[in-house]
Amino acid sequence: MDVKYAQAEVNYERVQQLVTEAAAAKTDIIVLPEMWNIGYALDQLNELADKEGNRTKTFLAELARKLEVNIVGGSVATVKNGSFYNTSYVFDRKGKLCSEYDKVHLFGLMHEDKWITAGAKANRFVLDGIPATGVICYDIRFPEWERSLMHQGAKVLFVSAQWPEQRIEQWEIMLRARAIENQAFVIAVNRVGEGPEGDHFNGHSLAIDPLGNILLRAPDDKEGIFDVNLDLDSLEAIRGEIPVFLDRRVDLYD
Ligand SMILES: NC(=O)CCC(=O)C(=O)O
Repeated sequence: MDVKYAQAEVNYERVQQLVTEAAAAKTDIIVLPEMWNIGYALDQLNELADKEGNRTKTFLAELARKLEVNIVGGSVATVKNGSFYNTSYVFDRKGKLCSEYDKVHLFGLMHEDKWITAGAKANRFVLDGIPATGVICYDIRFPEWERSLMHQGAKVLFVSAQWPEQRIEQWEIMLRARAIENQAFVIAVNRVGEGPEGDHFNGHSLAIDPLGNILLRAPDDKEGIFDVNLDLDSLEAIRGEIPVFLDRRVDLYD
């Protein structure tokens, strides 16, 4: 998605179109990018942040229920009890809220730490019987966080991002590493378009299998819907062959 800076109305409208189109193709799970409601319009959070996340929750719940599709709702700028957050909501096909996650690691280079309050809670959910977890952008630089979210059996790691082109090689390398080390599918959705300080976002969304193979690499700089099928049955064999979760030495490290 090309997130339009500080233009909430345009962005909600665009998400409605994209989700409706994706759901028409009998998709099981739709994943959105980071901060899709206003982009990084951090100095306008007072006016633009979604109050208690109410608009987004109502909007995504209604779409999920009406279209009977699971939605990993990327993230939006919210204001909750007077503090700003970068918040992700996940809804199942019935429109039930399955998780609410506030980004835990704030990205100083994009001034997030000056405006946003860091979350302090895990993000685990189950969609169509599949245990999964989700993180937001900069969170992927902290493999210990993904490990702690995943070691209870999650099969899919969802990542939503506004990751600039200049570090896109690191994006791909780290996501492949997170897939291999956690023996899990990684579905990572990055926005396209321009940010406030000359940042260029080139998309490059990825679907990666538990061996680190790229199942899908979205073409750069192209807004759109990119779909992939996951063979979740392959996961047990991979985890059985090299049982990294069982072989962990938690007596030596956290
Ligand atoms: N929105 C973000 O968290 C960006 C993270 C990023 O660009 C990085 O290099 O890390």
